[in-house]
Amino acid sequence: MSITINKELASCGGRLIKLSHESISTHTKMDVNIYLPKQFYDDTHSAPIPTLYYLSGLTCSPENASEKAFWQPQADKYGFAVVFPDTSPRGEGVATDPENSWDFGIGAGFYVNATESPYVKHYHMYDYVHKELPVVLNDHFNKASKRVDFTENISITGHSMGGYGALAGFLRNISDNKYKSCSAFAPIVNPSAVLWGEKAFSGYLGSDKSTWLEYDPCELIKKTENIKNSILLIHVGTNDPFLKNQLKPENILEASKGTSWENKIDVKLAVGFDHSYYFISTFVPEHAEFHAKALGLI
Ligand SMILES: N[C@@H](CCC(=O)N[C@@H](CS)C(=O)NCC(=O)O)C(=O)O
Repeated sequence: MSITINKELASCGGRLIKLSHESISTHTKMDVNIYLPKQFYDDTHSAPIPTLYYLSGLTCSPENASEKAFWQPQADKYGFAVVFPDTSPRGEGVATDPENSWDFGIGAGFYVNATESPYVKHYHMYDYVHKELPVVLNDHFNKASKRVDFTENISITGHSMGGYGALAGFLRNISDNKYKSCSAFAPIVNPSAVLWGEKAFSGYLGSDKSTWLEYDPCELIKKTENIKNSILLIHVGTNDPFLKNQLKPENILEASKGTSWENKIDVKLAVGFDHSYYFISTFVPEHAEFHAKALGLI
């Protein structure tokens, strides 16, 4: 599938590439932003550049985090690329929330493969993010001698709905060692048990709740062996308006009890912080260092 480069912007020491491509998972054109760090443009740097995938939250496009999370200086510091996928399919013929609310449908794909009509037609964000996109990027960017590793030495993070998407994607793929590390900012850790997740999962997956559990980090923790003794790094702000009703970080700690994840989930409550990019950007350096270690950069 061919990629169209829509814009290339100088940013910090590297470049932010805004591109789009036709997706076989969503049957739509998908927008993606990629930050290629300064090492990509340095002729003396020959090692493959690992990739961090950043999954955004409700209402976001690839733009929000590219503009406001401040990953770029961290990517330059350690030498990793950052991929910012979209949060849902968009465009003509893509079904959205019948109530036109911002927590379901366009901008709220919940990183699942929908099975229910009319969403089944386009909403295959799980396959898109974890299977199709890395290969599309690999095919496009690795024709030249400079190598960005989009498929093997990779890690994943995200915010809110995207934090849940990162945790679910990491846990579901742990036996293949797909992602070297996973972190999350204000994730919805237990989507089956909160209103955002109930609405999304019933719309995309239907009323059989056993299918919801296949994507729920609190359930996946119970049935997934922590084979590499991984740590999950999570930050949540104490002034996050969604903390008590939608995020519930305590649920993942409770779920981990008696499993190989017990004491391996590092939930840090950030006193006074909210849900915004002021919160995210404050803790991006800590998450960047965490992933850089796992990616073998430090
Ligand atoms: N639009 C919602 C808020 C949704 C929200 O906070 N979305 C988060 C992700 S869950 C976000 O990143 N929004 C975009 C932004 O802050 O740039 C509202 O008005 O209450």
